Amino acid sequence: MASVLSLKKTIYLGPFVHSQSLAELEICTQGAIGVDEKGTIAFVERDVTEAIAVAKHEGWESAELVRVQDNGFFFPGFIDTHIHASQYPNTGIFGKSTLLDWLNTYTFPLESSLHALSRARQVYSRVVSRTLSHGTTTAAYYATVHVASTNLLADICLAKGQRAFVGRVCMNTLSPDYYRDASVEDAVRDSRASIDYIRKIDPGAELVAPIITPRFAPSCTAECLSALGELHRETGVHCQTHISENKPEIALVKELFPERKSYADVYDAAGLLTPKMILAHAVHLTGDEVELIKERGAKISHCPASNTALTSGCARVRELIESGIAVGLGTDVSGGFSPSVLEMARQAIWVSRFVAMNDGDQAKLSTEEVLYLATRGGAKVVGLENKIGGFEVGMDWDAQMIGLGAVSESGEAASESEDPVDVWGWESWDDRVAKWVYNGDDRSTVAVWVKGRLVHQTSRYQR
Ligand SMILES: O=c1[nH]c(=O)c2nc[nH]c2[nH]1
Ligand SMILES: [Zn+2]
Repeated sequence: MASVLSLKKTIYLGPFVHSQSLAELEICTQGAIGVDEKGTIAFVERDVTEAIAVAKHEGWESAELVRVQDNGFFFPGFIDTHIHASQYPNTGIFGKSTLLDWLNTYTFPLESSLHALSRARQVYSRVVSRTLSHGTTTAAYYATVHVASTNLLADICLAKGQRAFVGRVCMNTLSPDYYRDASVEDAVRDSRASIDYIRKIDPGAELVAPIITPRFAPSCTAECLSALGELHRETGVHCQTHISENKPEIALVKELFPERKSYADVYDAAGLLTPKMILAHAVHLTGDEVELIKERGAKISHCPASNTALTSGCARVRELIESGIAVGLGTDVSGGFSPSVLEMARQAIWVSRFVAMNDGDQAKLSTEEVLYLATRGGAKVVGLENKIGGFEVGMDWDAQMIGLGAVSESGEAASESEDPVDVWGWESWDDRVAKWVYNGDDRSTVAVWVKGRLVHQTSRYQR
C-alpha cells in the first residue's frame, strides 16, 4: 500500500453533494475541500472562488488542486454493508432458486473452490477493483471458511486501498461435508487466526479490520454461536450475519432453536446482538424483534436486489428506520446481481414502491433517502459515522468524483466518452442528482479516493 505519508495537501474544487440528514442533501455548487497529508478533511468552504479558497488557508498555497470534471460533483464514497466477495463470479447466476436451494446449488460449491489461493486471488482482486470502480470505498466482506484465502482478501483490500471489514465464515452444521467447520473449536480457532492476521497487517485498523462471521443461525449450532459471541466479547471485533431473509429459513430456525423466542433471540442468547452486529436482510422481522434489535443497538443491512432475486420478500425499510435502527445498503453479491451500491440505491427505491402499493405512500423512499442509506447510514452500520459518509472537517476523504455527460446545442455529447447520463444544462441540481441515481453507472465514476489516496480513475480523469 502506498504510504499515506506520501500524500500531498490537496484542495478539491467544484460542486459537492452529501447528505445532511435522512431527507436532506446539501448541494454546494461552488465548493473547496482541503484534504491534508493524512487524507483528513481540513476545511470545507462553500461559495468561494478558487483564489479565495486557497488564500484563506495559510500553508495551502502550494497545495495540489483537483477540479471536478465533466459537469459533475464530488460525492462521498459508497459503503457496501453486506457483500460476499467469494461469490462475485456468480453475479447474475441464480435462476429461479430461493435461499436454501440457492446456497446448495450455486453458492457452497463456488465458495469451497476458493480454498485454492490462485483462484481466491483472481476472484478477490477482481471484486475489489470492480467495487472500487463503482465508488465503493468501504465494504463489509464475507470471504469463506478458509483462513489463508480470507487473509488474502484482507491483503488485497489493503494493497488496493479499499476500506474493508473482512470476515472468515463460520458454519459447523447443516452444511455440506466438503465445506464446513469440523467443530466449534475449529470455527473459533480459525476465526481467531484470521482476526490476528488482519490485526497484524493493519494494526490501527486504518483501512482493514476483521469481522466475526457466523454465516447464519441454521449453519451454526447454539454452542458455536455462543463461542463466537464470547470471541466477540473478548476481542471487541465487529460481527456480521444474516437474519429473517425468507420464510422457510425462519421456519427452519424455529425448528432448530425451539427454546428461543425468535430468530433475533437466537443471536441475542449467544451474546451476538450488540451495537457491533450487522444483520443482513431483516425482511420478515416481527415487531418484537425490531424492538429487541433496536434495544441492543444492532444494525441492519438492507439488500434489495438480493431480496428480489431470491424472491425473499420486500423489507419494510421505512419502519426499520422509524424504529430508530441504523440501516445501510448491501449489494449481497451474489444473491444480489450487481456489485454497485448505486444500483442498490435504485433497487431500494423500487422495493419501497412495492411496499407502498400495499402499505401506503409513506413507505416510499426518496432519492435523498437512499443516498443517505448508501453513505451516512452505511457509515453508522459499520460504526464509522465519525470518519466517513460525509464531507465534514476531521473526516477522511473517502470520495468519488462523479461525471455527467454534457449535451451541446447541436445535440452532440461534449465528450467522446459514452457517458450514461445526458445533461442538457437546463436541469436543476436536484434533477442532475436524480438523473445520476436513476441512470448512472461506473462510467459516471471518474475517480475514487480512500483516506485521500487515489484508488481508482478512469481515462477521463485528468489532474
Ligand atoms: O443472501 C444470502 N447469502 C448467503 O450467502 C447466505 N448464507 C446464509 N444466508 C444467506 N443469505
Ligand atoms: Zn448475504
